[in-house]
Amino acid sequence: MTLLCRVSSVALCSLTRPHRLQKQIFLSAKICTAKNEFRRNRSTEAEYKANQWKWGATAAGALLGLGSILVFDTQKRKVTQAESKEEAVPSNPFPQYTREDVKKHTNPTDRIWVTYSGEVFDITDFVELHPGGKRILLAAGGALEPFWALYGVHKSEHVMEILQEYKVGVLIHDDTEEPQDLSDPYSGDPSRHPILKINSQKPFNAEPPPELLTENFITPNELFFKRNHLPVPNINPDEFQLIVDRPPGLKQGKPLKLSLKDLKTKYPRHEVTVTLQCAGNRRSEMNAIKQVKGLEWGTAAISTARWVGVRLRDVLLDAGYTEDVSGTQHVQFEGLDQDITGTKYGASISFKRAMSKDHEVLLAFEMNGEELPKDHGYPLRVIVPGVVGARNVKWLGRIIVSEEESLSHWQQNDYKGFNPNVDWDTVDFSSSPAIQDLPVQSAITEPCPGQTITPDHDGKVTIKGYAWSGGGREIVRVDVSMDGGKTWTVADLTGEQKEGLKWAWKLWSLEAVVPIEAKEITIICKAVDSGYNVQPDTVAPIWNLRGVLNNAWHRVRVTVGEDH
Ligand code: HEM
Repeated sequence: MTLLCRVSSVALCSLTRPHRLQKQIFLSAKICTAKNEFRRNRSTEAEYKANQWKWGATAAGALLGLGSILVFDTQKRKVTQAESKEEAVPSNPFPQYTREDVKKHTNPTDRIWVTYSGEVFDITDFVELHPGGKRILLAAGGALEPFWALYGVHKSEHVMEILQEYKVGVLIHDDTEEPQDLSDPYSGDPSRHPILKINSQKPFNAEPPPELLTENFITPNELFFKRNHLPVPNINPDEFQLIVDRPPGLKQGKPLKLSLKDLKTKYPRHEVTVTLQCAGNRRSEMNAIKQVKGLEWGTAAISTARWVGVRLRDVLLDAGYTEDVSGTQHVQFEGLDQDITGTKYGASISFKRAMSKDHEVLLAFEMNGEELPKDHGYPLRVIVPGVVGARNVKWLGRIIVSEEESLSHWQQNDYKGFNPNVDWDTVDFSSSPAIQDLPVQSAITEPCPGQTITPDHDGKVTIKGYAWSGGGREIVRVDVSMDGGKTWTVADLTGEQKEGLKWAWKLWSLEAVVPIEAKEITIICKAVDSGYNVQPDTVAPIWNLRGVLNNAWHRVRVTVGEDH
């Protein structure tokens, strides 16, 4: 009966959008047919016979639906969506689940569950019917939202109607209300999407599948790489205060204290689209040369978002600092995340950068149109465009202007580059500057290493990737080689048009010719930025003991399908 209802309701909805009618009936019929096919394969002969009447009813329902459209259409009778929704309201409330409960359902044996807008759906029986194919399984055990942000085709009523058929529960309002294990400082960490590849659970560090990065210029929040150094702090937004130290002698040394409301109302709002990259992005390629210390990042410790907040310079001016940037001063950021000894995360940038209008350093409270997610610094973080992720301090609690850089371990000892021959016995951390601007970078996201590629009838395949450079330098070219670096073709770039310095990546793609009769090929990409900086061709000469700053040419070895 549910199928019958769906066919009818899809048909009824089509009344308001006659141009979609054909498509919806086709899809509905396709889904019904495929669903029956699917059931037939799984059921016994007896079940099949017992179910036959249902499929008959479905077919009748489809005809009925079509009939009603024609009748209704000629009579111009208005059927509101509200009416059809009313019929679907369940009499019993649905059971409640946590996100962790949902995560347990990722395969047909345990059933495949997903969430959307606070509701839980068992989509096991829909997987085979999905017009977009097996890709639907990327969402298994997690939220649909980030994928539907990438594939806009789902923003339609008929998709919602299909989804509602599979509803099995609702999400418990806020997972953080669950009791926390006081012996585990990470027990208050938020729930994360199961699609992320976890490089460490505590602290949480994870990256999305690289191929999802190039599906959209903006990375959905759930898929944005997560780089935490400590447990995620639980901050009450009503009690939150940003402490900004004042210049010596001003207001008896009393700091400027700003609530979230102050920050949102006292200063002009500013929006900036920024790509953030972890210094350890592509570290695993350094490990292949010689073991380094650090998390095994692949190529996806990089993502892009639209950040909204206020300019750091406006806050510093309000605290009493002036435009005079001639001294060698630094602006230190202290996070509210801390270890068991009470040591807080910290980092710093130059005062000159902080005060520069062109550099657009932001105190951000929104990410891609939503308030900052917990993993990304809720309620306030720093965004330093063009600069290594580590200086973009999350859960910002305090700002200090000082003669010296932040004394934190992450400024003084971590995130520094060294000569390839420096090892843990000889390293002198004070001999290298802290990384700020990152070098030019690019990577291939499609195809994946080891994949078998199948060229089309022109002998071509689509190659995709990203390219970005630090310091506001724009990517001006990406070269792709299909023969291990002997010949190169320029890829097509897409990005955002913006005046001034460039903070966001360019996505690139190329319909590339696969060398004739090749069985295995190495695809390579390399980018050029507006300073004509290029990437080094191999990893070995830039290897360093912490495995940071790997921007060598990116190579992907693939097998060519037999038909070629
Ligand atoms: C239960 C969840 C889902 C439902 C009910 C659903 C439903 C649909 C429907 C009805 C269409 C056809 C839309 C049209 O042409 O008007 C579609 C297309 C598509 N879906 Fe989904 N979808 C779901 C989840 C996903 C997920 C998680 C992904 C990706 C990770 C995805 C990727 C796609 C793609 C790429 C297409 C376009 C296929 C094409 O045009 O060739 N879908 N989906």
